[in-house]
Amino acid sequence: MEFGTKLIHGGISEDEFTGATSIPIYMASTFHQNKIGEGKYEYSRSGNPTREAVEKLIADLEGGNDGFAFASGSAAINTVFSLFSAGDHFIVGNDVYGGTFRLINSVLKRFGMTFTIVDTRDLEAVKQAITPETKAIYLETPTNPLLRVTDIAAVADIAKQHGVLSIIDNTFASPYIQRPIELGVDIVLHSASKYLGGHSDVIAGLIVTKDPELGEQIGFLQNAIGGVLAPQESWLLQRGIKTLSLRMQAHLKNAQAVFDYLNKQPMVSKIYYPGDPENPDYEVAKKQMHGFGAMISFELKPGLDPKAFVEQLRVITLAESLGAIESLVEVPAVMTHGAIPRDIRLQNGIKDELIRLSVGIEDQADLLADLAHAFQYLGD
Ligand SMILES: Cc1ncc(COP(=O)(O)O)c(C=O)c1O
Ligand SMILES: N[C@@H](CCSC[C@H](N)C(=O)O)C(=O)O
Repeated sequence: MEFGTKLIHGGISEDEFTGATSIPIYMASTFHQNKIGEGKYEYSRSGNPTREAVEKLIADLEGGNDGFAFASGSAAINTVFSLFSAGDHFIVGNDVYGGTFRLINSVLKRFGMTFTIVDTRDLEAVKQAITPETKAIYLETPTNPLLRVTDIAAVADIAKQHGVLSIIDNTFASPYIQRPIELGVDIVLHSASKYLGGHSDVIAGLIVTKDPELGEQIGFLQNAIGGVLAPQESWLLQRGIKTLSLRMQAHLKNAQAVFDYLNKQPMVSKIYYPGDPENPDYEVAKKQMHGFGAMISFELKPGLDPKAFVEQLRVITLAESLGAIESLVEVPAVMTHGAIPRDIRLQNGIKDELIRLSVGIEDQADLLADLAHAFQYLGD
């Protein structure tokens, strides 16, 4: 089955009891057992048919065996780290979502885990950071918010050679653009609140594994910790996923047009976009991504106020989040990455003047006119 067909017919796409082509929202906390232990479901934290449908679908889309749905991307990340114990060491990419940094720094460190932060594009640095205690390499690609791209196959290879797990947050790409499991990665996760849901109406997280034993461990943790996705949200997520292909095609087209526009705009001093041929990560992006994504970050020339700029936009919505049908803009330093102490944020390249734009699927002309209007305001 091709990817676009899988979106619609993959996983469980039809209700086995009624034939309904939209999986019903099974609002049940528990299930009648004719005989003790008999029957497919027992209790909705342990398994729910609506959730199972979207779990099987994401496993299919990412080319894995097992999928797991959580109440948020953050709950999914926390569940992945719950595989490990005090004393374990991790290599983490130096440009990850601010909330992931917060989880690591303010929660997981308290449980005795240790972390080395590395620019994972530098494969030598990744190798050098491995210690006998290292259990996993964790990264985003493209990253939030600087859109850096790491060679996924190369990192998966290093992880295998050293007997550690590779874990990739695939939120910024979505499986339409890249499928890390096919490149040798052990665990893929998503904030499905973004491209997968796609409509800014659901908070959800997903994990996919290929190795059945690893899948069993995540399944155990999902039930034991209990941060599961509710039936209503599971349905919304599956409904959103069905149009991923169409949405991504529109996102990609608009993003290229916005990049071309920003590239010629004299008030912009720097653009971060994997599809920019001048970007140092361009070749790696071309190799492993089907399309360059629809996230663009940029800096304004010194003296121009990023807050004034984003507050002038009328079509593009000033809001945290990304990957939605509507274009979203934000200033990471004071919004999505505000949880990172300023010195560390600056050290990792996230300047106060950085603006992050999630290009939506509105008509291109309206997006470009909106940007032009905000630049004109700055120029006046
Ligand atoms: C790359 C990335 N991973 C994970 C998360 C966490 O996801 P959620 O908001 O669904 O908890 C976010 C944003 O919130 C994100 O941008
Ligand atoms: N205020 C929230 C931040 C949400 S950020 C959402 C998303 N990951 C993004 O990058 O836009 C918090 O403190 O968690």
